[in-house]
Amino acid sequence: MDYVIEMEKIRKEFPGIIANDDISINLKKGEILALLGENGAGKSTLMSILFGLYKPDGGHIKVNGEEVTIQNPNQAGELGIGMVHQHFKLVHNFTITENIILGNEPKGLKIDLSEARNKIISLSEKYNLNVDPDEKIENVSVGMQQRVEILKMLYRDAHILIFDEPTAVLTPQEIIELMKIMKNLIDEGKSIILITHKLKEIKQVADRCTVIRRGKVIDTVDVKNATLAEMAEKMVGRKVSFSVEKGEFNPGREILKVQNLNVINSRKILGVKDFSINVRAGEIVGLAGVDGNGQTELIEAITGIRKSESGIIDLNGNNLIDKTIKERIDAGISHIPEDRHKHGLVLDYSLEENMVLEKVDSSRFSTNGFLNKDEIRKHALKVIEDFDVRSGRGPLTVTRSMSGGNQQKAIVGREIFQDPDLLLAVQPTRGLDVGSIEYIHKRLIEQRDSGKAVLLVSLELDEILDLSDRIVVINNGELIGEVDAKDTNENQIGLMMAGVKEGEQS
Ligand SMILES: Nc1ncnc2c1ncn2[C@@H]1O[C@H](COP(=O)(O)OP(=O)(O)OP(=O)(O)O)[C@@H](O)[C@H]1O
Repeated sequence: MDYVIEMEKIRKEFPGIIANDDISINLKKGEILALLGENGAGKSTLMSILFGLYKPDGGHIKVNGEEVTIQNPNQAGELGIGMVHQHFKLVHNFTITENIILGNEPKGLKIDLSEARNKIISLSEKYNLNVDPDEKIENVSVGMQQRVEILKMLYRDAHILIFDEPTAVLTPQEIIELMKIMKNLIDEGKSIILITHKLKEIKQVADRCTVIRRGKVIDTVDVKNATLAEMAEKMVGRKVSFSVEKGEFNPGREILKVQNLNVINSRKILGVKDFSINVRAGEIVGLAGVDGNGQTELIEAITGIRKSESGIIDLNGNNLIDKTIKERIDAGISHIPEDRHKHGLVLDYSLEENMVLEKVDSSRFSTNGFLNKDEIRKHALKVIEDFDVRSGRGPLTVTRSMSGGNQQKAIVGREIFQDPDLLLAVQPTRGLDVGSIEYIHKRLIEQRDSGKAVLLVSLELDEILDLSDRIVVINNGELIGEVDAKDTNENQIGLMMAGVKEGEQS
């Protein structure tokens, strides 16, 4: 068999956890192998070993049949292995060409920029990437930045490409494009390992799928013969429900009332324009929109992370527009942020410190300026248990070392445990496995049923349609329309997201 990669009995331990417990996987030439596993299953660790970022504690790696030791990413590169990480590693004020050649300059020689530029143009054409080599990274979309990362691998002649949850940051349109790009790469003789939680994507592009649970390989299946439900079940070890069950909603009083809000964005123009929205107790309002249409600025304005130019942000009858972030939290706002590293966690703090981040001065967690360590520990353990947050050292784990999905579950748990009146849930299930998504969805519905106001922002249309009672659509910073969730469908919302108002749809 023509294997380009064979990883045999790979073992990697971290304090308190065996991340890879004798894992064996192999990649055939010209195939897409999906790696599926719940949050913290050990997928990123395994790929970090293949890419030379971690040294395994045991096992062997063969590339094209030859046993190798991969000490660092440079060596991985020399063996033809490239990786697109979850968080891109690009310099924002450099051009695309400069970013691609960065770190690949020939030793002692001056780099020929125009030659590099030509090579980038021809690669971009060959793989249909549509990249402008002279544009600066700061001016291009997230989807385009990912293409630059792909080009970086191709420029270095990589033939084994690792994609770590590549679609988590993409819009639905960009996802369709990426799937096409992956097929092109395979047609040109590349081989791909794809880490993803999205079963539909696996079904769409992958040939085989290796399922990992708690550091061990459970099975490898031929994707064309496997159903989504079977793959999900192998992954979490139980049946998973794909549909969200929720009863009738009983909206109560108005909790959040935003009126005529204007907010300037980072490009110094109005990103939110004369925007009004309300959320009542006992309902989930879904805010739908193509990424970058003002939803980030709106949420930042409500939480106080970003200043508002004018308008009213009323919570329980009090205008919060001039209040600090902390005052807004104390007034009853919880926020599951879009960017968990920037606004969600202090990565060098322990999990327990992060679980009381916003409430550390409350009488429960401190007395006369001294921390109530027992209470903090008890609280952290409760969140960990309730939200099944998995990590090596429990409450003492440094959050930087946790898997992305487990970081996310910890934030969602912390915010729900704050018992807010208004829960702002922004991309609450980004990077989560299907089992965790099912759980978080149930908890959000529980919040609504217990009389909380929930504002859900998501790029996943399915999630908006499944969870929301009302759906509000934002386009170019403006309110395009509002519909009852039970009277609408993907098509109608899709058109509104593209800027077509309800009455203009025929
Ligand atoms: N540098 C590290 N130090 C300590 N523990 C680590 C480190 N890297 C990973 N771990 C632990 O190893 C386990 C596997 O993590 P890994 O990131 O490989 O999971 P994953 O399958 O990629 O999860 P996700 O889908 O959530 O990204 C987790 O429990 C994580 O906390």
